[in-house]
Amino acid sequence: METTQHSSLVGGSVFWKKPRTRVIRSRSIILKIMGQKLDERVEKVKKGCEGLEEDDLLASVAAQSNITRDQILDLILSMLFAGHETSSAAISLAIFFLESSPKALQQLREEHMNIAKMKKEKGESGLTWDDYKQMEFTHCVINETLRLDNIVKFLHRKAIKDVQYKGYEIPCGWEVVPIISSAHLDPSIYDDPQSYNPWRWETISTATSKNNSIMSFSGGPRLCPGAELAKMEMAVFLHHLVQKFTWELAEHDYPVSFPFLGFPKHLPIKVHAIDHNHEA
Ligand code: HEM
Repeated sequence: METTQHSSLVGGSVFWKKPRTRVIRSRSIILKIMGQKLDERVEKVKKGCEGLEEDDLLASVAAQSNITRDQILDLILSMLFAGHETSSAAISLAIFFLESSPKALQQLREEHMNIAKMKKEKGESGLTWDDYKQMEFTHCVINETLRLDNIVKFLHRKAIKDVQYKGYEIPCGWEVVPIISSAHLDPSIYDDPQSYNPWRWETISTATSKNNSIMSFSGGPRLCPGAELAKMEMAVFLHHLVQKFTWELAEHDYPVSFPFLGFPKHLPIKVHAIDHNHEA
């Protein structure tokens, strides 16, 4: 069993020195399983077996002759963990927080109804980049959702030289683990940080991830490359959800981090279609 040799908590960051062998071992086990699946798929395609499963991400990357097997596996792994769990968890959180704030939901619904109405009047269908940029309150909702909770709880960094920080010495080679919520829930940065208040973002530029007050997507050279995609996925999902449906929690549920985010009951909701024909 691996043991933490030293650790200390300073201003929302943990510093420690710990070998990462278990993580690396787990990664290679996952890559091995995915590699087998990839080989099975390539074999099936060669034999000419066709079916629904052939028309998926694995098939489309496998068909790219300009990337190696290792690159394919790395891409699929990134998409699965970095690009799927993250956005779907963020959407669940948005649903959860909005359900508890009828005022925010109402304002969000009005924003999307207006966009849909304007598009209908112009005879347009499908969302465009301009529509997305108009979703000002939606961006406030997205930021507030990711401020209050997030699937990514902490980041991993390694000191590449001895560093002095607030009277502490972080020796070269030690790992630094900034805990994101310690900044997001800091009352010296956010008024009443525990409350869900999307309107707080109306005064802060929310449209890009370059906003320094939020760390949900990390920052600097390691800023999440999927940040803008994730926000757009959330906005498009919310656009369709709030315009067409109302919902309520089917069972009491809440987000839990242990250490990654999840809902113990998987956030079951009852969804009702809005009857636009009978609206005034
Ligand atoms: C709400 C959704 C998302 C959140 C909160 C999120 C957050 C993050 C965070 C905090 C990091 C760590 C960066 C660091 O180490 O400093 C990261 C990395 C990364 N994210 Fe995201 N992410 C999201 C969605 C996505 C999506 C949709 C994709 C791709 C389709 C993606 C791809 C990646 C990749 C490839 C990395 C690794 C970047 C690197 O190694 O430098 N993420 N993300």
